[in-house]
Amino acid sequence: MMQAILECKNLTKKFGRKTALDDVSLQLKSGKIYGLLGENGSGKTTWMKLIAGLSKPEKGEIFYEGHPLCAKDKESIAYMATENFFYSYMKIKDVEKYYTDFFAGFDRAAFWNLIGKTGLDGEMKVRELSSGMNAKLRIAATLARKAKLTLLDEPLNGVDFKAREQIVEMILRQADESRTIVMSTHLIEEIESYVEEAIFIKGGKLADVVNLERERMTTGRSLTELYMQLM
Ligand SMILES: Nc1ncnc2c1ncn2[C@@H]1O[C@H](COP(=O)(O)OP(=O)(O)OP(=O)(O)O)[C@@H](O)[C@H]1O
Repeated sequence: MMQAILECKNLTKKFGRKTALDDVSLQLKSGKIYGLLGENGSGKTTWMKLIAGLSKPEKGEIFYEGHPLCAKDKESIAYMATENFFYSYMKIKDVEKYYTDFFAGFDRAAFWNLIGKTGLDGEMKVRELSSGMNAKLRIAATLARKAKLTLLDEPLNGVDFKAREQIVEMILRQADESRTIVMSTHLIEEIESYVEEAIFIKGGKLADVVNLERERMTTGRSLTELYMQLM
């Protein structure tokens, strides 16, 4: 049996009277690519932020590599937020320096290699980037952390078709048996060919976790069909 890199048990997160995440329990296996799927407001970002240690649950537990999630684990868990998180006055080369200083194990060569593939260059300023260009920068910076667990919140959002292909290529090139990737997206059809497991969240509750290869072999259902049934 493959080792779980992460397990969450009965995770519940509330914002005032709103229960954003309701008793969610699941395991992530090492080396897999997961799609985190659900309608707007279903709790995907809330779940990612809990796993990244950026917010605390009202109830439940998170285990990372078998121990309760602690501050040190942030070194090997990379979270990419859906919106720009760089200072607008920074140049791309400043982003690299900031990440190098901030994250032990940040792979500068990998960063510049990824940036090179996107058509961006070190002298460009964050404020001058389009939203798609900013997405590429966020992906390059996040993937170059070489984290064991990478959480990408809507990495394909607002990005044109060719750039989405580039981003997916970057993600797949980084994926291996020692790295687990979770990405949320609404582009269900597009991720079908490379996502291995799909986590479905509906109204803050876990609806299902499905191994897509097994699903295709046993029921013949595509990811889109599954989504339509479960959501
Ligand atoms: N800081 C907050 N304060 C109050 N409510 C919040 C906050 N963050 C999220 N929520 C609520 O929690 C629920 C889950 O939100 P979340 O952002 O996790 O959804 P999501 O699945 O990521 O949505 P989307 O696909 O639109 O990005 C929503 O009802 C949202 O309104």
